Amino acid sequence: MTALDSAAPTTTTSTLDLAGVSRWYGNVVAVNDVSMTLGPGVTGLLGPNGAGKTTLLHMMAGFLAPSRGQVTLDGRPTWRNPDVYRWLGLVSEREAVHTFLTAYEFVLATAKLHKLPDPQAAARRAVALVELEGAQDRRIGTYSKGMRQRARVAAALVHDPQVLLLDEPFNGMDPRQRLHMMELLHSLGDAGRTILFSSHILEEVEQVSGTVQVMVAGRLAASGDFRTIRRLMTNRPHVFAVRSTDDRALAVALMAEPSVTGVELGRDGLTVRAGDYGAFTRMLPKVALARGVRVRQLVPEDESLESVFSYLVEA
Ligand SMILES: Nc1ncnc2c1ncn2[C@@H]1O[C@H](COP(=O)(O)OP(=O)(O)OP(=O)(O)O)[C@@H](O)[C@H]1O
Repeated sequence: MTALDSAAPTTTTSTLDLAGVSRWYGNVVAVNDVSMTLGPGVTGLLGPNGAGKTTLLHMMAGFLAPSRGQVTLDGRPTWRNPDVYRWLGLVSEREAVHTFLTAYEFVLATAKLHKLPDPQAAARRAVALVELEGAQDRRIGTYSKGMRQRARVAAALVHDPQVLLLDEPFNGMDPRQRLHMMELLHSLGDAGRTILFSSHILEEVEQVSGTVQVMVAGRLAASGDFRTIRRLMTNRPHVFAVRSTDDRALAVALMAEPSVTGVELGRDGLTVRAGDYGAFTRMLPKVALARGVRVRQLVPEDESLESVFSYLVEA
């Protein structure tokens, strides 16, 4: 039996289960009645800043008590259960690393904390997994942000956990580092591990995982296949601010268009609601031209991530 085998759980794959989990800080409800089940493979936890992603990850990892509900890993509660740390790794968003240590020393220290039977071998293996061997004997203080992040991932993986949770792992990474981290998460997921990473960037989640859990204002707003969620997001109504040489005439013309669901005439121009983004932007110049009106400005008003997310909550 190798050092890593002895740290491995009895099951080959792990399931993390949340049942009606809430967490509040005083009057602030950070997580509100969230239920989900996470199995092997990579899942993205998507949501705008302040949605409650970090709070949720910390409860999953057993670092924070739910105010209500329960988080279980293969049927065992994660809160107040030190055994869980053998099967789970967390890479948190803001975490100081000892910059005077080398990556190898840092990962080795974690291996020793886990009381692994052969900490040196486990540390070497984890460092290799994140491809930091070439720099493993350099102080972390000399690393780029992406390399530091990889050193932290190596430390979280040193005991070969079945579950890996990562809070905004792509923050501050350049495109090459991003790609490398994505490949690493993919390969861990393909190997049957349960991987959950949080992000507030839609495209990031799209590139890494097919399964997504969307959080908005503490609640689970949508969950499932990425394509379904993408469709929900693109089919939502769009709001445009339009200015033209004759807003009143344009308003009348637009009202007759089937893709337009509403037009408001204001002092600063028109506010137009349309169901299909592409169809509306293609149709507008044609309709204007037919009336001899020139469009001076066309600005989508609701393209912020927050508005996309709030649409999902209302859906
Ligand atoms: N220790 C705390 N005390 C009081 N309020 C907190 C605490 N931690 C988080 N909150 C609040 O709970 C809500 C959710 O925060 P959380 O950090 O979990 O969200 P997030 O989705 O991870 O956002 P971010 O990516 O910005 O960290 C926020 O309103 C936040 O201000």
